[in-house]
Amino acid sequence: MPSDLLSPAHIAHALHQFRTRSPLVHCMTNDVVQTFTANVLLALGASPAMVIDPEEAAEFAAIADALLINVGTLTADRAVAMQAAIGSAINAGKPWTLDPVAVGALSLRTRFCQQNLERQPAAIRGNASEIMALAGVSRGGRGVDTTDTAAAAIPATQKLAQQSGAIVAVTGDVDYVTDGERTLAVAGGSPLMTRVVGTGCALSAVVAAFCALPGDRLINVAAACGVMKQAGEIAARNGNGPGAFEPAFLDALYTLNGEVQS
Ligand SMILES: Nc1ncnc2c1ncn2[C@@H]1O[C@H](COP(=O)(O)OP(=O)(O)O)[C@@H](O)[C@H]1O
Ligand SMILES: Cc1ncsc1CCOP(=O)(O)O
Ligand SMILES: [Mg+2]
Repeated sequence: MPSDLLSPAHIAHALHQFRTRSPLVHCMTNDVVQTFTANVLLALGASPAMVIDPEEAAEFAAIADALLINVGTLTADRAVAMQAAIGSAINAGKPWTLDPVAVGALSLRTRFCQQNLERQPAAIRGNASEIMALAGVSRGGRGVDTTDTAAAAIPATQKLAQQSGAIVAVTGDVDYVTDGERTLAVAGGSPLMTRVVGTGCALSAVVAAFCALPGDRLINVAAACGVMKQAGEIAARNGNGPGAFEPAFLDALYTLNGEVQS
C-alpha cells in the first residue's frame, strides 16, 4: 500500500488547534521519562498530569482530555491502575493511546498490551520492533530499542490498525501513520533523537494529546509525529551532542509554528 507525505499545512493547522485547546493529558508512563514527557507537553502548550493511584487514575481519566498508557516500567500493580484508567476513559468517551515499550520477549507487558488491544485504543505509537511484535509478526527488539526499520514494519502497522481499530504510528528515520487503509509518511527528525532517552515515549504523549483534537484522527496523529520531527531537526542543527540536544528540543517545540524551516 503506497504512503502519502503529510503536508506542512496539516501540521501547522493541527498545532494551532492544539495550542488553542491546550489538552489536559493524563500520563501513565514509565519512571525513566516522567519529567521529559511533562516538559515536552508543556513546551507545546498542553497540560500534563501524572496520576497513578488506581482510584485516582480512574477518576482522572474521566476528567482529562486524553490518556497515555506507556508500559516501559510496568508492574503488576501499575497494570491494575492502568486497566482502571482505560475503563474510565472509555466510559467517559476520552481517547486513550498505547505505547508498547519493549513488547515482545517480556511476558507481563506483552500480555497487558495484547489484552488491551480489544479496548478501542485511539492510537498506538511504537518503534518498528514493538509494532511488529504487537502485530504478532516478530518477537520484539533489543530491550527498548528497535532492531527493525520503520519501512519493514509498514505491513505490520497496517495489520495492527485493522485488528485494533486504532491509528497506528510506527516511528524511525521516517514515521508511518495508518488507519489500516490510508498511510501517511512523515519525514525529518535526526538520528540524535535516538541518543536521548524518552523521545519516543514523549512522542506517544503528544500523540495522545493530539487525539483529543477534533477532525481527522489520522491527520492529527501524523501531525503529532511531524511536530516532533520538525523540533528534532531544528535542535540537531546546532551540531552538538545529546546533552545540548534536549534543551534545544524543548525550545524548538516551544517556538515551532509548524511550517517547514530551511
Ligand atoms: N534515524 C532517525 N532519523 C530521524 N528521526 C528519527 C530516527 N530514529 C528515530 N527518529 C525519531 O525519534 C523519535 C523517537 O522514535 P523511535 O526511536 O522510533 O522511538 P522509541 O524511542 O520508542 O524507540 C521519533 O520522533 C522518530 O521520528
Ligand atoms: C530506557 C527505558 N527503560 C524502560 S522504559 C525506558 C525509556 C524508553 O524511552 P524511549 O522509548 O522513548 O526511547
Ligand atoms: Mg519507545
